[in-house]
Order: sequence, then C-alpha cells, then structure tokens
Amino acid sequence: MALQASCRAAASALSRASLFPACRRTWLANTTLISRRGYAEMYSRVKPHMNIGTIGHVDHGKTTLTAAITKILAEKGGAKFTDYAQIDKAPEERARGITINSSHVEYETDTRHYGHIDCPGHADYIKNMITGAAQMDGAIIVVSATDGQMPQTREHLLLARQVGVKKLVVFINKVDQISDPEMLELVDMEMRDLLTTYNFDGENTPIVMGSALAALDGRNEDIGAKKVTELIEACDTWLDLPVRDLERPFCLAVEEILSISGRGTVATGRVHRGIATKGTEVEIIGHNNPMKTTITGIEMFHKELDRAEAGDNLGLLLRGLKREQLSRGQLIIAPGSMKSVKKFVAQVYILTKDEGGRYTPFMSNFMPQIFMWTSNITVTLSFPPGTESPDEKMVMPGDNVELVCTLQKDVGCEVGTRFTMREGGKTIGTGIITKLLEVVEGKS
Ligand SMILES: Nc1nc2c(ncn2[C@@H]2O[C@H](COP(=O)(O)OP(=O)(O)OP(=O)(O)O)[C@@H](O)[C@H]2O)c(=O)[nH]1
Ligand SMILES: [Mg+2]
Repeated sequence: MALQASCRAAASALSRASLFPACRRTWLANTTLISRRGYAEMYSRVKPHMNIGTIGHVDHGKTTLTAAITKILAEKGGAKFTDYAQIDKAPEERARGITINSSHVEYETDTRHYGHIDCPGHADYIKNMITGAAQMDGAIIVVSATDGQMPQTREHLLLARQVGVKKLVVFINKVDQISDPEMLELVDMEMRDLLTTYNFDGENTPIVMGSALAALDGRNEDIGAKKVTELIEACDTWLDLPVRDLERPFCLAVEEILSISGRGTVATGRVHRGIATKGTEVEIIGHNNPMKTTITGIEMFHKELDRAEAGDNLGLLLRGLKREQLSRGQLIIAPGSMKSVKKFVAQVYILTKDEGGRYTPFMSNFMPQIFMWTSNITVTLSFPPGTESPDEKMVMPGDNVELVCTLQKDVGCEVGTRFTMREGGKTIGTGIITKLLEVVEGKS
C-alpha cells in the first residue's frame, strides 16, 4: 500500500514538475481559448497557436477582411462566422490601465490556430501595438487598390517593425473597383518598395489582390472567396510561428531577496521565459553589479522543484552570494542572453487625461519614473537626434512619440522590452524599446 501510494505521489509530482510543460500547456491554452468561444467540442486537435491581426489605413477594409476570413474558414469548419457588426462592436479591453477597443476572433486552418485582432480605429491600433495588449506575431496589412498606400499604411508598418513583427502578408483590397490592371501593378510595386524601406522582405512577401467585400457577400468568387483562401494559405506558409517562452533563454526578474540561515541567499520573482534547473549557471545583471553564479535550489510554495520555467513565481537559491549583493529589479538570466542598459530609444504612447494620464504636455528633460520588470527607475526623456527644435518641442497627452530615455541606473533589457512610465503614482505612458544606446559592460 505504502509503496503504491508513494509511486502515485511520485508519478503525480513528475507530471506536475516535468511532464506538464510545453505540449500540455499549449494544449490547455488552446482549449481554453476555444471553449471560451463555445465550439470546443468540434476541435480537439492540437495545432500551434499564433497571434495575428489586420493593420492598415482607415477604411481600407480591415474589418470586412476579418469577417470574410471567418466566413471562408467557417465553411471549412475552421471558424465561427463573425459578421462585420460583431467585430466592429468591439468589446472594451483593459490593458495596463489603458482602454483599448479591439476585437478578437479566432480561426483554424489545416495547420494552425490563429488569434486575430482587429481594432476599430487608428488610435487603437497605435496603442495596441505599443502596449502589446494583443501581441501580434505576424500581421496582414490591408491596402485599398483605390487609394494605394496612405499615411496610416506607413505608420502601422513602421510600428509593426518597431514592436518586433518580422513578417507580414499584404492584401490589396477593393480590386472590384479597379478596371485598369496597370493600376494594380503600381500598388503592388509601391507596397514592395515600402516593405523594403521598413526592413521587411519586400521582394518575397506574398501580396494577394482581391475583394474582401465580394468574399463576405459570397459573389465574384475569383476575386472574393478564392483570394481570401489564398491569403490564408500565405499566412500559413509565410508567417513564422513565434518562439515559445519556454524555448527562449531563461530570465527571472528579482522581486525579493531572502537570507535563509544554513542554506544561503534566495532571490524570488517571476520567471518571464525559459527553463532552468538545479546546477544551471546564470548571470545577474542590472544596477551596475553584474555577477555570475549557479542555481543550487529551486523552491515554490515551500516545496523543492527540479526546474523553474516561464510563468512560475518562485525562489532561486544562489551559490556563494550574500543578500547585500542583490537588489530588486535585477535580472537573473541565461549567461549572455541580455545586456544591462543605461540609455535607449523607445516608442512611447502618452496617455490622455481620460485614460488617467497627464492633463498637460511635457518637454525635453522631463523626469518621470520607468517601471520595467520589477525595477522602478528615474528616467530623463529627450528627443532623438535630428528632431527639429528639440528645446521647443512638446509632447501632448495622446501622442505616439519616439523618445531617448536615459536611466538613473542600468537595467537588463533588450529591443522589444516593454515598460510603463509613471509620475506621482499614476501611469502616464507606456513604451517599447526600439534601440539600445548605452550598454553597461560586465565587470566579471
Ligand atoms: N467596393 C469594395 N468595398 C469594400 C471592400 N472591402 C471593404 N469595403 C468597404 O469599405 C468600407 C470600409 O471597410 P472597413 O472594413 O470598415 O474598413 P476598416 O479598414 O476596418 O476601417 P477602420 O476600422 O475604420 O479603419 C466599408 O464601406 C466596406 O464595405 C471591397 O473589397 N470592395
Ligand atoms: Mg475596422
């Protein structure tokens, strides 16, 4: 009996600790997503998940295309048809205190499960991209054949690049309104040039020409349904699946430091990504105090674990370190996987007063606090070189702006790391790092 019980305990511990990871988590994530939408029973297959969305200029057909995609895939049993009105009646989302109007739909192709985001307006796209309210691993840029590329086509492309979208597909929409094929060729060429300008692969990016409205209305199959199907296939083959958090290098942001007599120093915090086990060598970066050490124990809820992985809140026992050597806000990382940085360029969205932000504009040399990981650091803001009359330039609430951020002390981060900006206890902005300017070299 005792033996049986201990075997059961061991088996269940094993399934929690080591068998639980990757596949089972993805499966859980997929099923929860699906069952929320109420058609879980139909789909039991596990497919890799990817977040995408429609971006592009106002009125070019993003919402119509989103509805058309769900319609075409619904016919194949891979989606629940979500009509235009349902998508545009976007539910309100709360993301770090900022209200973002966006609508999520989901669908499955033969090989993938997609989460798809469509926002009702330009300002919401901008906020969404900067805050990462719905992270996009890839995107569909919609451009109307009647207008060609427009200011927001360019702005969304630039932002997609800044926030780390590496590949996208293009849908040239409203071709039902164009009779001159040369006109379409021109839009195609211009889009390829524009993609190249923003460091996307302009030459090889798939460009599909069609009519989202025809597909939605079920007419003109050649420019309607067929083209939407082609677009979905282009997403499946061209857009790369994101690297899952578990596969990325280990990173834990230090929250608290404890001294446990007889055992040593424990740093607690959340594992943002990756996996570490007992014996894993790690680097500690930030606060001008880089160090190398080894994990000698992992604990969660007073129980010992044999591995730490993305999503866990736990404590790491660290070899040979004293409590005073560590501080909140440092990162414990896989050696060499990130640098500590004192100065960077960021794309920042400044909240309006209705979003709880400032009432008044600010100018260069403004000094709010930056919250990144578990760090809270004073920052001096300035404009990037090349800005016209930087001493007179003002940043208004509601602006989307590129800023140079000089931190009072260095912190571990990289291009793509997100942060919030606070002043007097309220959030006034949210940003994403786009370029590192001053990296602190390790002493060790
Ligand atoms: N003729 C034609 N009209 C289209 C097509 N696709 C969309 N439209 C129309 O273009 C208008 C704008 O379409 P939406 O899908 O709302 O555009 P959007 O990009 O979502 O617009 P915002 O969310 O406001 O930025 C609507 O009146 C659509 O019916 C198409 O293929 N052909
Ligand atoms: Mg829309």
